[in-house]
Amino acid sequence: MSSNTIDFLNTLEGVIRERATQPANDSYTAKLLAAGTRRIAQKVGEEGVEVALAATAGERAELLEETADLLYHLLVLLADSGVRLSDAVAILEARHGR
Ligand SMILES: N=c1c2ncn([C@@H]3O[C@H](COP(=O)(O)OP(=O)(O)OP(=O)(O)O)[C@@H](O)[C@H]3O)c2ncn1[C@@H]1O[C@H](COP(=O)(O)O)[C@@H](O)[C@H]1O
Repeated sequence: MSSNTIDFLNTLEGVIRERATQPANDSYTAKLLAAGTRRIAQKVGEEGVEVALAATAGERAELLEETADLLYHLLVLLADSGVRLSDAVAILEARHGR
């Protein structure tokens, strides 16, 4: 993963966390956060299934779109749960170093 990729995920995480504290009326993210953990978790599950289906069907463009949706919704779920992406990445780093 390039540092640009990590930087952008950090930026997106920051925007999502902002929507939790300063909700804007026209914001999908703010509406989803307001809907609560069950709804957000459901979206993550749906997007995960869509990623799996697109990969199985060999639909590359669809796989990329669904992966983007999954990453976004996962970041919303982490923000809702008060968990930082960097903490999950730290687990991957520790595994990598084993
Ligand atoms: N990256 C995203 C992003 N990816 C996907 N989505 C939304 O996620 C939804 C995808 O879910 P579905 O395909 O199931 O479509 P849907 O039927 O509209 O969704 P539901 O009604 O079922 O929740 C769409 O409405 C997309 O607009 C996103 N919404 C926001 N962002 C980013 O989040 C940040 C905050 O944006 P606001 O949400 O506008 O505040 C910005 O950086 C945005 O670019």
